[in-house]
This record gives sequence, C-alpha cells and structure tokens, in this order.
Amino acid sequence: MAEFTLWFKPFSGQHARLLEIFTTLEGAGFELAAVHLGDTPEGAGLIFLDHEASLPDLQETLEAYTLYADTKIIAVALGPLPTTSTWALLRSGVAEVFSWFEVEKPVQIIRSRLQYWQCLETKVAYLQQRLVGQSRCWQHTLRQVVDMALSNCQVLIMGESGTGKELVAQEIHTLDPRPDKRDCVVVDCTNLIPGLSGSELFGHEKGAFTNAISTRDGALALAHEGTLFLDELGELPLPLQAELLRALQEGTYKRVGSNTWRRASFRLVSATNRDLLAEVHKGTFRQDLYYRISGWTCRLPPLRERKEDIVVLAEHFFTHQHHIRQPVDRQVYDFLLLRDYPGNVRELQQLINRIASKHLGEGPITIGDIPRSDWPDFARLGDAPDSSDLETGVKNLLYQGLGLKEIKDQVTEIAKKVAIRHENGNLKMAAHRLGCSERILQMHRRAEPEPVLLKA
Ligand SMILES: Nc1ncnc2c1ncn2[C@@H]1O[C@H](COP(=O)(O)OP(=O)(O)OP(=O)(O)O)[C@@H](O)[C@H]1O
Repeated sequence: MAEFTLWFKPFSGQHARLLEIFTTLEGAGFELAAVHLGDTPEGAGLIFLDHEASLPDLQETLEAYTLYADTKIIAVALGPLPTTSTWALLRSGVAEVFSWFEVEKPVQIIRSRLQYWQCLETKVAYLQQRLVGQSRCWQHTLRQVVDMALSNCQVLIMGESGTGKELVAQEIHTLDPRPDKRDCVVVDCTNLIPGLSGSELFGHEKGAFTNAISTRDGALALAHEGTLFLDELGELPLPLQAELLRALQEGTYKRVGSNTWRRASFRLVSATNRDLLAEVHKGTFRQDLYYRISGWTCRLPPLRERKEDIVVLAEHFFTHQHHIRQPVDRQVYDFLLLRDYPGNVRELQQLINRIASKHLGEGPITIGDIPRSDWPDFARLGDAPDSSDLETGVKNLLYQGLGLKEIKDQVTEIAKKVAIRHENGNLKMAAHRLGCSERILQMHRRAEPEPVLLKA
C-alpha cells in the first residue's frame, strides 16, 4: 500500500524530467494521480513548473484549487526559480516551493511536509471541537495556533475583547508537546498593583510588606516547567514591565523582600486587546519587552470578519452549554446574523444564554424566545440618521431629470454595494441582509456599475 497518495498537475513540457521525478516518487512509495481539467483537487498535491510556465495562469489555477477545497500544494520547479516567483506562488496559496534538481533530498522534503500536515490536521480537528468556527479565516487561525503550539516560541495573541484569546492560550498549553510539562498559570495583568512590587508575579517573603503574613510563591514559581499566561499584558504597569523583562532575560527573579535569586523556566504566552506596537511608539510599553514576548504573534479575527461562524457558534452554545437539541427557527438565525457584536463571541454567547433561559418546553427555539431587551431598536431604525442625506441625494437625482425607475435603480445599486462592502465581500451574507438572492448580487458584481450620483 502507498505511503501517501498525491495529486499532481504539470505546468511543464519537460516530459523526460517529469518522468524521472514520477519514477523516483513511486519508487519511494508515493501514489500519484493526475488532475484533469475542471477538477478541484482536495488533500495534498504537487504542481510541476518550469521557466516557461505562465505565472498568471498558474496563479489563477492555484486560486481556483484553494478557494473551495481543502488543498495543500507543493510547487516543484524543474529548474531554478526566481525569488519573486517563489513569493508569488506562496501568495497564491502554495504551501512549499523548491527546485527538484537543486536540493539534496527532494523526496524527503515532500515526505516531511506530508507527515507534518497529517499531524497538523489531526490537531486542527481536535481544536475545532473547542475553538468553534468553519470560516476560512478561522481555519487559517486554527492552523496557525497549532503551528505556534508545536514550536517552542513565546507567543503573543492579539485580538479584540471576546475573540477567544484566553481559550486559545489554554489550547496552546494543551497542545504543547513538552514531555512532563506542568500547569498553565494565568495572570490577569489588570489586577497587578505596582505598589506590591510584583508580588503576584515573583512571590514574597513573610513580612515583606503589610499583610505579607506568610511567605508565598508567585506566578513565575507556579508556572515553572509549565506555561505562564499573561492576560491583558498591555495593562502591565511600566515598573513591572522592567522587572518582568529582567526575569525573562535572565530566567531568574527574586521574591519581594528576599535577596535570593530563584530560577524559573516556563513557556510564556501573552494576550492583549491593545495594539502593543502603537503602545511602544507612545512609550507606554517597553520595546525590548515587546520583542522578548512576541516570538510568534497571532491575531484572532473579530466576529464581524467571520460572520459565517455565527450560526455554528450559536448551535454549539445551544447544544453544548444549554443541552438544547430542539431545532432553531430560521427567524432566530436571521436575527442573530443581522445583529452586530462589538463584544465578539462572548457577546453572542451571552445572547444565546438569554435566549436559552427564556426558552421553555419542547418546541423549537422561536423569535418569541428573544428577550425584549435584545430586540432591534425600531425607533432608531425608523428614524434613519442619514435620511436627510438620502433626501438630498434623491433631490439631486430629481433635479437631473431622473424618473422614479432610474432613481430606484440607482438607490438599489448603492444598497447592494454598501451591503457587499459591509459583509466584507461575502455575497451570501450581503444577500441575507438585503433579503434578496445571491444571484442578484453576483450580477451586480459582474456588472460593477459605478453608482453615479447621490452627490451635489
Ligand atoms: N471559537 C470559539 N468557540 C467556542 N467558544 C468561544 C470561541 N471563542 C470564544 N469563545 C467563548 O467566548 C468567551 C470569551 O472568550 P475569551 O475569554 O477566550 O475571550 P478573550 O479574547 O480572552 O476576551 P477578553 O479580551 O475580554 O479577556 C468565552 O466564554 C469562550 O469560551
């Protein structure tokens, strides 16, 4: 039985060289299957290219392959490849690029990639049970989380409040492959008081300050051989930033009130909802500390960038947190989808808690289960703050001699454009918001009419 099955597509006419490569790969236990015109291959595959392959054609094909299917592609060049082309291929979704005849062990490169991806996908499947979401951007995030967890880098997780930073930090600790690793210790930096000189982090000796009635270990000692998770790191007061930096650089610290240096070795994972680089420029966050903690940074997308996940998350909360298995009316999902979530997943989760608490009995979850306090603000919607702008715009159209039909067409086009932009180009969501079919918006996309007016 073949060790790995791979699809392949040649963008090269160098048949003799291709044949040589196929024979080597098959001899090494790989099974190869050609991709035919119109196929959208899934899983891992190889594309072969030479200097005559047209980069734009290649990019178009790659984008088509990676758009809908879960594909992993290794680009194998049959000759030298300029760096610009390498980057262009990577940007189009290729996961690895190398020149077959210029590397020492090409088969090994392919085998090690495939083995890593196999391991990655198992871990991503595990993560999906906990970090729920199916959108493309969330899938990318999960793969990055696995990559980071398997590395031994210090990790900085950024993202708005409620995007799941703490959850991700806990999973990084769970997936961390260190043998015999110990606990993950969480410190919320908003609670650290500079007056106590970092007792929370470094511990203290009995009598070091008023109320220090006994000697106590701090978070660094507790996290020894485990993970130290510093939540809301952007809130760490400047004096403590200096002390933390020293502890991270030297791997040693002193308890408050003690002269003895102690050792602590841990993996550091930090999270913040602030733009730490901007804080560095403002002088409120130390640059040296920033570079020390950000071995690998990852940004969690806000819910508005992954609206496709709202329904899956809602289902997850209904089923796993409230054990409600009844169907949910479409109107409830419409309501959930059309709403904004400045508090991200946490806000959605709390809304589901309220709906679930109001839902009684056996039937489906209906619009009547939505608490009145969560209803849309109809008064505000009716009074449309921009109605005067709209009126001015329509007046302009009228003055230019446009009739009712032309004005309607213009306004409709603007509504489509605004909805598509609001939904980050997601036609399905935009169609949902507008209450029209996706096809109507696809036609809009194709025609891309420039809305002429609504200006003086
Ligand atoms: N992808 C997800 N799947 C399931 N639950 C999630 C997901 N993302 C967030 N949550 C839930 O949302 C809530 C908020 O998540 P979490 O505390 O990790 O966010 P945060 O980014 O750390 O927020 P803050 O910055 O306010 O501390 C938690 O109850 C968490 O379980």
